[in-house]
Amino acid sequence: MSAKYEVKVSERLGRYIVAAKDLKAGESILSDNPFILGPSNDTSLVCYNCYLPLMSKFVVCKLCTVVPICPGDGCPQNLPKWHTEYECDFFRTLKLKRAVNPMTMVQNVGFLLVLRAILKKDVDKTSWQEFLQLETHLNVRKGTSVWEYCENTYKFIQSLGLLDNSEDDNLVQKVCAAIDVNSFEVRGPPVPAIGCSEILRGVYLKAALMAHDCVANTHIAINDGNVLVCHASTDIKKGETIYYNYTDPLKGTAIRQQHLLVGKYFKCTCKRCQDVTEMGTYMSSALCLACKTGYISEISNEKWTCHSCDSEYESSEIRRKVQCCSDKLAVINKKDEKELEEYIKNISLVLAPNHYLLLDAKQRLAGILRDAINSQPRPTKKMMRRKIELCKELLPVLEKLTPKICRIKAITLYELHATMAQLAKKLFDGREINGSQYLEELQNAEKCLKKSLEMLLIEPRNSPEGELCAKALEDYRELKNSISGLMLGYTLRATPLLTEEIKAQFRLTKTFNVGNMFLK
Ligand SMILES: C[S@@+](CC[C@H](N)C(=O)[O-])C[C@H]1O[C@@H](n2cnc3c(N)ncnc32)[C@H](O)[C@@H]1O
Repeated sequence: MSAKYEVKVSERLGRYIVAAKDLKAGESILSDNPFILGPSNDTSLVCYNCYLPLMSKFVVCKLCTVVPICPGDGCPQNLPKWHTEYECDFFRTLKLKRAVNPMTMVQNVGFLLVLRAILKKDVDKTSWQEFLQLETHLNVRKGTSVWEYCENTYKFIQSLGLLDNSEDDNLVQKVCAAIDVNSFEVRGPPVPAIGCSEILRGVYLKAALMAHDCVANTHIAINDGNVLVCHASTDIKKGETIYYNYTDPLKGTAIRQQHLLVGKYFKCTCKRCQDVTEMGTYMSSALCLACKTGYISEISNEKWTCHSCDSEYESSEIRRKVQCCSDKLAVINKKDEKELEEYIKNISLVLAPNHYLLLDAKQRLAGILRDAINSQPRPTKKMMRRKIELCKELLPVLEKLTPKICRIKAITLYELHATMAQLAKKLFDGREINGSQYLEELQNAEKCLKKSLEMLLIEPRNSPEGELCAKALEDYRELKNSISGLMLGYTLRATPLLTEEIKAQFRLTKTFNVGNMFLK
């Protein structure tokens, strides 16, 4: 297979990758194993071997008698193991030489990633050198609070005797910075029966070279084996830069830029950041009090202007209003349907309909309604209609901000289809719609599910999204069979479609000409 990308260098981006040939939406670009993977600074105690959270109990590794690992039957077999032989040897020697107390490791789980990176310097010299070449912005970090924080990491690493005198003074600072600037968020393994998992950080040496754009042209997934796979989310022409979005596309420009400035040390100047309307979504805009129909956006540090009637407003006044809406969202009970509805009603009088705070509240509300619809024996039509409405409001925004393939869009379309089909059945069973209306509704649901599947099919099978894809394929089979049944005058199709047949259909029609999880 010829190379899909090549590495370039520019003054603005540093190293970055471009397409080495024309790439089609849905085509895989690269797959990457983690150079290092581990807990974030604020992760609670996890097993050093499999990264499952250690709720209250743990044992120490029998060989080195230092690192905390899963008690009972030990780590589940299917999970990748991270407490390697060389690490175990290192700790065993350390224990003999310095009598290290296992509690030291328990208390310093946040330093594990740095420790594991430094341990690589003697066992995987090539990757270690590649890691050291990653952008660090060390000069900008010097003297800041993050530098101070990393001094503690330095003291800890030094106390373990991992650094010899010939070592660069700033090595630990460099490692911490390379991790901060280049790591991806990785979902840790879910706790059996509970489902929750820790958020880990992983450095992927190939994927780290991707530059950022707030409207990316890639789709990234990390499977249960921690392998990162990157696909083109839109068609990419030979020579075009391959971009990944380092931030949340559903946040407004000010928040995204702040995140990039503080965490990645650059000011984003992409098309979306330069457009006050944010690709026509008005995601950071408020309602104009003068004309009552237009939206106002921040055109300079001092002024907000209405796109419709040109009325002007003081920035400080509008920023205060937006902050007030944001503060309210922070304090309401986001698991309560009524509180969310009330919040949406109130801030809709102040903010543009697609403002990111409204979208946030609507996503949460859709999540509550999904859970209620799925758990109640007789969910109401009102609930279903509201969930459909919320999904339909979210989709056009996603279409503008994340063209073609996008995980949130796939999940939203899946949720939309499920409720459309459920509502149609309820109405048909209650004789509120006739057979042909029922058929039409199911066909509309099928269109949504098909679009969702076209995106879900690139998700790795061994990931939660891959599991959703398997479920969606099964739903698609059932839906197609119901539609055929209805078309044949409610007689069952003689040979119902099988899942394999459906998969084959998707392989043939997979054109991808349509477009961290939708429901919060
Ligand atoms: C994950 S690294 C990417 C690899 C890096 N360019 C290198 O040479 O190692 C992130 C860094 O790349 C640069 N970068 C990425 N996207 C950028 C963008 N859109 N504008 C400016 N700098 C960008 C910034 O220096 C940022 O901190």
